[in-house]
Amino acid sequence: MERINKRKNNQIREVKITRNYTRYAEGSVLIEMGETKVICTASIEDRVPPFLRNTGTGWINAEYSMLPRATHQRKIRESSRGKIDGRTQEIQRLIGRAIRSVVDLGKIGERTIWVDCDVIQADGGTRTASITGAFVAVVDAIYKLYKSKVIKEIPIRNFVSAISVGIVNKTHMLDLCYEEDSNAQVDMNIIMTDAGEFVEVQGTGEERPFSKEDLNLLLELGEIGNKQLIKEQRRALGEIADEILGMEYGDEVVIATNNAHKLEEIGAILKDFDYTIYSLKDVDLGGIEIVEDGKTFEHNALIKARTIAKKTNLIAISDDSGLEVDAIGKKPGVYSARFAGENATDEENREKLLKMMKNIPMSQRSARFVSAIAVVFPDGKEFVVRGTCEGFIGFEEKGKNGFGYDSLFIVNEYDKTFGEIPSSVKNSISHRANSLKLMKEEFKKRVIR
Ligand SMILES: O=c1nc[nH]c2c1ncn2[C@H]1C[C@H](O)[C@@H](COP(=O)(O)OP(=O)(O)OP(=O)(O)O)O1
Ligand SMILES: [Mg+2]
Repeated sequence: MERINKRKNNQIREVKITRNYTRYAEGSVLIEMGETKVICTASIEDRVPPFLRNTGTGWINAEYSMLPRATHQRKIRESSRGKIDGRTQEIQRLIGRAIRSVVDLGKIGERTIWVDCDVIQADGGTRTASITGAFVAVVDAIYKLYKSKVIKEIPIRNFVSAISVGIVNKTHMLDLCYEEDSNAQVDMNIIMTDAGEFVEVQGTGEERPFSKEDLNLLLELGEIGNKQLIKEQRRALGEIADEILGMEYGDEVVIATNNAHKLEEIGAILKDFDYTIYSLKDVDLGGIEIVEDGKTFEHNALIKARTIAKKTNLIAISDDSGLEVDAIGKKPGVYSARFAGENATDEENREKLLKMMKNIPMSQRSARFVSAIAVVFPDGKEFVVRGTCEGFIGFEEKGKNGFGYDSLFIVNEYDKTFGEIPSSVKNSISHRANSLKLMKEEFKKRVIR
């Protein structure tokens, strides 16, 4: 059976989050989920309930209410009736718990944040919309405290949002509108964080019991919905969201090297890396020159990646590498590319090295390749790792594979030069293979996806 407005079963309604909707509250948000519209405000009060006095800890309290004509038929105001009903009571406690679950109350001082959720139009999912909107209002209110230096850090651990799911006519569906909700056999509200964890699940088999399979399907729908809602919250909060959760970096990286051989090797080694990889040819650099004047491989790698990240606004990955030959004081080291002079060719560099090593016996020809890989993110965060590969310098060039000093470098494991072994083997044992492996491990820890 078709859903109202031809919505897919795993599709949420159009979401609109408008910040600064009213003027006086520290946080004020209008959230629209389809035809459901809720105004959520967050107000800061400089005192706490008695049970928290002199503890240094703050509190968050929520109230929820519906305007008389938010519904099809006019509903009498609770204030006119003189008391709030059980449903309202339950909903405002739910909202309070949800918001408190992601805020470090110990870090807001002895303050109460009053969350007010007022439904101006109800078409199902008003409590979940209230939570999603209230969170954004609370972020705004807390951020104001932070910006005015009243608190030292932003005490928000995670984002939180909520969505309804249910079974209607035997169909599992996401984000029920009023009509669907009133025909639902099973009805559930799912509150989750940006980390994909659950804060609360309220599920009721109103017309029939439900199975574990049903539950799993509904949880999956809830996850889909909440992921999207948190995206919308992020979008609404812009840079404030980045400051709280860290920046989202997208799925594109640029390899910051002018060396086609390196690019090829890096591409091959990173073929299991789950990002779109660009080279410097794919991005517009407008003729910049990078001066590699660092004293270490790490420093030079950072210089290259920083420049390219800044220029492209993409994640930049660079390699600075070279050869350390023990008999000549770890030369050429960071000067490997310009060993025989500023614009030296690979051939000239090899020639110079062979000459210098002419009278050095086999036992003293140990050497290693070093590769430092730097990763710089568009927001300036960065890290650098190092990989090495041990071997020794031959008395003559051997093999045509590879580039640079490959035909002179006899790798211990194979007793052959990198010029003699296939690139697939080099790419599994080389300094670059080792550094990029470390890079991938470190990279995973840094990005939110
Ligand atoms: O696997 C390798 N096999 C042979 N030689 C190698 C290797 N890895 C680095 N090398 C040599 C080539 C160059 O003489 C120097 C790198 O200098 P380095 O500045 O990092 O690279 P580069 O100027 O060629 O390109 P870019 O700076 O744009 O990445 O070490
Ligand atoms: Mg270079």
